Amino acid sequence: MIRGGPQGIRGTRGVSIPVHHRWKGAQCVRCQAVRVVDAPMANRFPPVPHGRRAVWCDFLNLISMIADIIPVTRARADAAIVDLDGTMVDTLGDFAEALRRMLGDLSLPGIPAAEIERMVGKGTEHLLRSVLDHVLQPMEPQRRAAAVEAHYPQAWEAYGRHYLAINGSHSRVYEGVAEGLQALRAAGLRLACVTNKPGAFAVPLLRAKGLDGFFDHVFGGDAFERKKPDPLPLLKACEALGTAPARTLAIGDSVNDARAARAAGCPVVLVTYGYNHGQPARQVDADAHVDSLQALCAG
Ligand SMILES: O=C(O)COP(=O)(O)O
Ligand SMILES: [Mg+2]
Repeated sequence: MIRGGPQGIRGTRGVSIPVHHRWKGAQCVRCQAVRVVDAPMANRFPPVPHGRRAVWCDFLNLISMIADIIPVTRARADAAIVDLDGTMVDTLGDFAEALRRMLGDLSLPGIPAAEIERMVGKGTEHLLRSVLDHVLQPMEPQRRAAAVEAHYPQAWEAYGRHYLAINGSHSRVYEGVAEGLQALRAAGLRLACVTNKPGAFAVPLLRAKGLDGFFDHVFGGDAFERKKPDPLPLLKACEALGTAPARTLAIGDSVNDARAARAAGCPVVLVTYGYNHGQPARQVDADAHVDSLQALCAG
């Protein structure tokens, strides 16, 4: 179990995820957890003889006051939406190899993996434009922007071909992922994978890594009109899962996941080990940060 707060989102069995509630009256605007402050505590107890009643009331008032300070109600999560690159699979090696081959085809210079890492997370179009912009650096900005667009169609075609050829062979599943997903499923949560990676890359990758069986739905970055950080993919995933966003936990590695989750109204947990455009994930606003998906398991 993750520690970090007295309150949390609790699955039907054994999964407890800390959430820092934002109370509006007695209800959390993020996850709809309810504070017990207004609970008619006295009604829960059998009638007591007159005379002893005052003692009971004092006692119950005290409990009620404590409950006000420490919200004790745990909301329930019905489902989780899990990001792919940087959250479940370390795919930096695949990106680097496909880009190395693509840049070779275009007779352009290479790019270090550390630079690529900063560019991952906003989908293939963004990645390719960022890489082309980087390798064409010697050009002055206006000519460079035009050169990026001129190279883009050939880059897209070559990259897609190479990525599919090497998909999964330079990547690995992060430690604790299978255990974390297993625990979420065992707790009765439905799971969807929502990634900015194209569906044609995401589906075979999940299969190759033995993760496909955990998911009821997989949505690639080309599944909807807009990608994360837009909330649309998360809202569509909630629709497919049949769950309310406030009861659907988003799990990701970057600011794109966190912003999409906030805008969709999903509670969000970020892993600390993925790709976040060169910035520590702990600096990103989220309900919790974990070092492993296994930390989502009850202890
Ligand atoms: O930009 C990508 O291709 C990676 O996307 P993801 O982190 O949403 O899986
Ligand atoms: Mg990611």
